[in-house]
Amino acid sequence: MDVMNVYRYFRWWFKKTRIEKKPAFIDLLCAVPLQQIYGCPLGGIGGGTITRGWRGEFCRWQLNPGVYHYETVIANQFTVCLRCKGQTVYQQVLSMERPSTLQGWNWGYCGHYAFYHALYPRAWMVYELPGQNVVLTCRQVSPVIPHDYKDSSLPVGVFIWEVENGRDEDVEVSIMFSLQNGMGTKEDRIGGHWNEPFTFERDGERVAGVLLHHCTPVNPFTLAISAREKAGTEVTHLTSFNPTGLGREVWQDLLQDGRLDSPTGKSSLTEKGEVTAAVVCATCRVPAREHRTLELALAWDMPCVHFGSKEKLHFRRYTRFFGSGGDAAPALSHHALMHYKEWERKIEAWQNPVLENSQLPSWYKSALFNELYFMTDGGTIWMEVPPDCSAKDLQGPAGAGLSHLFPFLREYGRFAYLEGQEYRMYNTYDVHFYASFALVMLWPKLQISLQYDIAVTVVNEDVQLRQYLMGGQTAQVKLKNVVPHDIGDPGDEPWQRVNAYLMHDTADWKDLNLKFVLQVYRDYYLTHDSLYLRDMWPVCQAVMESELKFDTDNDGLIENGGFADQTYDAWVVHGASAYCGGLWLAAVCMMCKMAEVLGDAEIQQKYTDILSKGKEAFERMLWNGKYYNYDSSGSHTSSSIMSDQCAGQWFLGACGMDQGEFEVFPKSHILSALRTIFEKNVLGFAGGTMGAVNGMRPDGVPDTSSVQSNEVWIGVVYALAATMIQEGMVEEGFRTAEGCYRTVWERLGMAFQTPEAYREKKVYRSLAYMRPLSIWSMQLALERRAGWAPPPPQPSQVPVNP
Ligand SMILES: C[C@H](CCC(=O)O)[C@H]1CC[C@H]2[C@@H]3[C@H](O)C[C@@H]4C[C@H](O[C@@H]5O[C@H](CO)[C@@H](O)[C@H](O)[C@H]5O)CC[C@]4(C)[C@H]3CC[C@]12C
Repeated sequence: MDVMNVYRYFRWWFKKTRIEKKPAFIDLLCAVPLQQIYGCPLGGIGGGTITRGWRGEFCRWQLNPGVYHYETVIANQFTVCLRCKGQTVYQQVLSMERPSTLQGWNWGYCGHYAFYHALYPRAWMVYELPGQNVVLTCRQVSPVIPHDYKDSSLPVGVFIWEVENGRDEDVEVSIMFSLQNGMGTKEDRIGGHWNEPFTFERDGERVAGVLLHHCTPVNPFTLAISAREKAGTEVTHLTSFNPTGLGREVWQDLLQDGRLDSPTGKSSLTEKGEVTAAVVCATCRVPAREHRTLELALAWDMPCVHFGSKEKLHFRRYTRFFGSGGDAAPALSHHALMHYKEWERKIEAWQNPVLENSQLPSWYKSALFNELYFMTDGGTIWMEVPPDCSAKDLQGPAGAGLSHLFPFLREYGRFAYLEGQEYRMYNTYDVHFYASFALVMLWPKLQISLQYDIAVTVVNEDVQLRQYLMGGQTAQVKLKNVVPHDIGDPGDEPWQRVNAYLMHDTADWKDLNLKFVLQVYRDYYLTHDSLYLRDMWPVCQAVMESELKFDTDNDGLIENGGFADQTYDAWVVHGASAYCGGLWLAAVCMMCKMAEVLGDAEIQQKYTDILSKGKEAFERMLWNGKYYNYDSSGSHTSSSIMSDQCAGQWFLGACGMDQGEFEVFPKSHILSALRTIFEKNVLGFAGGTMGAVNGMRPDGVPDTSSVQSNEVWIGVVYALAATMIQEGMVEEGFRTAEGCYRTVWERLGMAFQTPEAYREKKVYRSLAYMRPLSIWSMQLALERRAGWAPPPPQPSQVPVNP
């Protein structure tokens, strides 16, 4: 370990956090403590998220874009009241907690009588009310619907309470939903917050509830709790109560008649130091041996947001449908309560083919859908292009010349998600490469929008100089014609200032440019969007030109630079390498294919020549008869077996470009490499129960030459499993991926916070990380095997070069 690197990081950290008093994009001194409590988050894409725990608590908040608060707000509860023959017989907070506040409430529900299931974007909580012969099931639904670009953006969640009355007498059931005004941060006490009751009626359907206006100087918002009024369901409320007191007034009010007082009028503004909360209650009669449903919702409206720099005001995607005036919470609540059935129908139509496939193991079904939580809970933002923004503004000072950028972004908005909740950089591109399968398969327009944003940054530059923390050299923030590492830090001004990552100068990274080219063709292959392909073509050529500089010996194969110059940013590579060399050849092959599709004969010839030279060099320098060596440096770890050595083949296979004229790597070599990885990195590591270690020595000992060679990266393992499935090693693929799922979701208790990495013992790194979304590439591989994947585009679909 180079002490200067460590020193530079700490010096930078001190200046940033202690002098400038800003958050560090990666805070190595304040890692988020592991809490094994999380369940399915609430909310659609890009409007903020509120995560509930599997015990029902409201415990992870991301309303300010990209900024997380890990705070269980104790006042946020569901409470049940049962009444028979005009008497309250049971009233209980549905929580196992016994907090020091709200002690006038009946806490301490026995967990033995509660069950939790999650299949993102839905979750079920079952409460068998002890001694009552009544079962409550709360189904939580968020609008996360593939190929939907409207409702999927809404900041809402719905709670559908199914009440089963097993008694021989009627029972009156009330579900009370209490919520604090705020996120449980110190801002809840700044004063000036207030609540008011509301009703909202449209098309003869009415919802009623309370609005909680949270009036912070930056990014103010309104929360809304509500329930649907319908025949036989009464909705009552309390506008405000003190969640830090005993809470007796709320408890007694409900206890009396199973309803709340429903005062009219607004609450007063909170004083400094004071916190306020509100309650809504839905009540219905459930006849003996029958069941009824109560429908409640939570919405939050933070339409316009500033990032940390406060330079620009951004409008969330949903403002396009619900306005940006800050008064949308009633309409959002109504929309959610009126549309959740339709959302569920769509969610079922999407999920059922997987769930009903008896050949797929249960763990895979859970992994596939539940890992998708990161699509919303990855600090995700989905913004409108501002109305006053011109086509020219969007292309950046250099003028990207992307003809469809403006109409596309206008139509679909701009999307970004963090590398991880602890690694606060948007759209970290070397990692998104893996996760992008989820985006392109489920919301392809968002993947294309993201790619347009990257393309703009490629042609633009940031000439400011800065010192990089690893290595210490000073260089420009962003060079022209290279893909950036990320599109910025939520603590600064994303899109405007890219490359928040200042560990290495990523202009010298070998994988970023290639990952752009690979995604462009993969996206075109899956979406058939020829306008996109045409727009991206010059950008692909530009980044490949930059990349060609890394072929220093002109053998058709790029060389790594002797530092950690790719996604494994602490694992040094010298000379030709299996990972970057493989990505390079795959990208060159895709350049040939794109040139063919676009009728660009000259470029096609250029890359065909490079490919034939490069293939030969790759085999000669790296193939050792069983697998591709880590690199060609001849160092003592050159012969390490890298689990990700077939990453190029992974992408080629996903695009149907792995055979015939497109065979880049000999089939027999790929199969042999995958078998070796399975034998050594999977079965030879932790008894085959933890996925694949990144680097294994041929003698069966993990490569400890770097911190990252000795780690398992969950997202890489899912990608490896997909590659195995593509190559017909289906059982091995599932066995490989299963190790990661069981380790993370079952053994380590890291549900809904899958980390980037873990080691065999004790160590994990970067909770709630982007890369594991790559599990969707397993699904693509399976769909292709089953013949469900979309057919490849026909060349005639693309207009030939004029
Ligand atoms: C300062 C230490 C010693 C350096 C030396 O030996 O000279 C560094 C050794 C290990 C580093 C940390 C480790 O690499 C993990 C983190 C990586 C992170 O960067 C992101 O991580 C992804 C890989 O997991 C990568 O694909 C993505 O592009 C990156 O944004 C940066 C922080 C690390 C904690 C890193 C910090 C420096 C070391 C401690």
